[in-house]
Amino acid sequence: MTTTRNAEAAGAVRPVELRAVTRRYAVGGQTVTALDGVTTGFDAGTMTAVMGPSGSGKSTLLHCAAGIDRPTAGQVLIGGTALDGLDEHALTLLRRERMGFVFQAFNLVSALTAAQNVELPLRLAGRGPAPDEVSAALHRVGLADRAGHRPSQLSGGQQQRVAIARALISRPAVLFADEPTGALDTGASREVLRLLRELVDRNGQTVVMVTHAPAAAAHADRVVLLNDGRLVDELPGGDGAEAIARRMAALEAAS
Ligand SMILES: Nc1ncnc2c1ncn2[C@@H]1O[C@H](COP(=O)(O)OP(=O)(O)OP(=O)(O)O)[C@@H](O)[C@H]1O
Repeated sequence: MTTTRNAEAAGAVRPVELRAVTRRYAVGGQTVTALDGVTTGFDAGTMTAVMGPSGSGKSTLLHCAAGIDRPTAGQVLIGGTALDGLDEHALTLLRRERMGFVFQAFNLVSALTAAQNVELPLRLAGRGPAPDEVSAALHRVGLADRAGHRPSQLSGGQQQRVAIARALISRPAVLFADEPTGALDTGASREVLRLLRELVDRNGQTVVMVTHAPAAAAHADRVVLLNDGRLVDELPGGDGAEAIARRMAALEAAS
């Protein structure tokens, strides 16, 4: 695993690679093609936003890239390891060790404190946290003083930051975020996006984020656009929210 991480750090192996990934679902005798031959990759130490109209395949792409869902055809590689060669147990281990997840609804355990939520992945992996590991993780997301608070005692933005600390505790190669600001107001969204950006810029974290919001996508290095399960366009996040919104509007008008 260390060799893989070193290779990734040197840029030799992309943390995530999709090769002609297709995902079809059979529903009531009909087939829905959610992803249609998507080939792309996400470079180490970059933030990518995945956008597209509703039903264009964004969540399916994220789930296939993260090994939560299996492609019907094509291949996903995480740090050079092809997921289709792994059985469920190996896939679970790889997900646990190499990937972090953040969801729109935070998904914190309500009966546990912030600190207990953050250390949960380590406990599930059968090890306790090293001294200061949890407090360092909470410090990194600006919540060192909220370790003993339960989710109900935290704002939405704070809960999402706890979720980010929890996702990072196992030092994942990739952080996947599915609408991480979808349930937050503008101010809290901005804080969470600034934090994600900081993790990329300071720690070299790789982030892949699905979002509907051009203002969120503008924090990314790269915005990839999906339509009908296909990768149809991409632009730099640096082009700004307005340019991204215009491109999205054109896509929606055409579809
Ligand atoms: N488990 C499933 N079973 C059947 N069809 C599915 C399943 N998951 C997704 N789909 C279909 O695949 C297509 C893509 O869905 P997906 O959720 O990936 O889109 P999305 O771009 O994330 O949409 P939204 O922005 O509305 O969340 C849709 O037509 C959807 O109905």
